[in-house]
Amino acid sequence: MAKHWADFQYEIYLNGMTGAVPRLPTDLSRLEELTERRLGPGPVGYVAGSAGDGSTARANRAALDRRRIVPRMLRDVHERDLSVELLGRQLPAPLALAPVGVLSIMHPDAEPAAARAAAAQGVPFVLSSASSTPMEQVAEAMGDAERWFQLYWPKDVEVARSFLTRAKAAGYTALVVTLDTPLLSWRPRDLDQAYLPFLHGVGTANYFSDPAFRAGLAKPVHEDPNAAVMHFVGMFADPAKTWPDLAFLRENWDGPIVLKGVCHPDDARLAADAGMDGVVVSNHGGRQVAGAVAAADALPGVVRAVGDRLTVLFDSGVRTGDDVFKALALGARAVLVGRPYVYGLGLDGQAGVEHVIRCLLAELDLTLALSGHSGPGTVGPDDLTEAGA
Ligand SMILES: Cc1cc2nc3c(=O)[nH]c(=O)nc-3n(C[C@H](O)[C@H](O)[C@H](O)COP(=O)(O)O)c2cc1C
Ligand SMILES: O=C(O)C(=O)c1ccccc1
Repeated sequence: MAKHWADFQYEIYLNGMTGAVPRLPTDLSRLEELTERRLGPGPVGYVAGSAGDGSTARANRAALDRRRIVPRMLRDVHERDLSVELLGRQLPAPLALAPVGVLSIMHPDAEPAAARAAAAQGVPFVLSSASSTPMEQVAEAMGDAERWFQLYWPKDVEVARSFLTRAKAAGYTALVVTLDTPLLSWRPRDLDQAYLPFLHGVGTANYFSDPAFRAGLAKPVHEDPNAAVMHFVGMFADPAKTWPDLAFLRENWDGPIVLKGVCHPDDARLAADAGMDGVVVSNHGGRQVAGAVAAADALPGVVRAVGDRLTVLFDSGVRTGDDVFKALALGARAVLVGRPYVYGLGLDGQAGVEHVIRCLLAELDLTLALSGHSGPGTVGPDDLTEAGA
């Protein structure tokens, strides 16, 4: 029996009978402001901030807002099923939690709390290479849930090999390789506040616990933490990499590989030619290239180029259930959500992340039903129009 995500809406209605309001708002766009009040401008500036003047983050929102759903009527939507098949697995809904580094700046329970919340809802949690908790410990928190590992492809090949070996041993099945961060971008909000958490060693847990990483240090981490941080900064990514290098990953990872940060159709074709399994159309939530194409505007071109060869996922700007619907209509098989769950974590730990997932999926379920669909499979370009068109 498929789970009816809208049950959450009814739970909240029932709470209404007792006057018990939900602990967090159900309009997730309010979470950023609440988190800033709770945690102060440093951490929230880091999470909310983006590249340059923020134009790409704004474009991400505008491209989703501009597209409008055209609901269809009288289509028997009383039984609904949000599940999708993705990379050879059945998922209960077309949603995953995006990889986000340094989660301990939001909440001491950090990645294990987010992973438990995702597992409780059956949604994959993509663990960042730059997590504040070692991958083995997060894997334990995930229980039987789907484990995906995001790779920042380290410059040092032995560290790269070691990460892949550790991730496989810890039960991660899919590898999400982020291509859009060979360098960190110009981020005025962080620069002006002098708030760069990894310079204080946050987000280095996978590195500092790694034997190959430690072998490259002159002194143990605890004897010279600054040198360890600088070693991390110098090797966490490699701007010299090119497409033929992907052969290394294909040879050293036997599960699905998804390339994250693909916006150009030709790059999507190169990904398919390199034997990859999927791409995430993403501009890193507007955090890398200012003035870049909105992710939702890049999505249809990538779907046209490789939709029949690769699993096309989407992120950057998703805030509501109707945003998820729009991404599906533009051809994504599933979406990743970033900042909203991070605020949920900051405000209420595991429960806050669960709240965000349940709100998004309840709203998606209702949007599907009210637009004439019983599941994600039938949603397509005909369900959208452009504002003013
Ligand atoms: C604070 C923060 C840290 C992030 N860290 C990573 C990371 O470690 N690895 C990665 O691939 N993407 C990272 N991202 C990008 C997200 O995976 C995702 O692409 C983005 O947040 C999606 O946009 P949204 O926040 O608008 O949903 C980070 C994003 C944020 C906001
Ligand atoms: O801030 C980011 O967007 C990001 O991807 C990152 C990179 C290195 C460490 C932590 C997060």
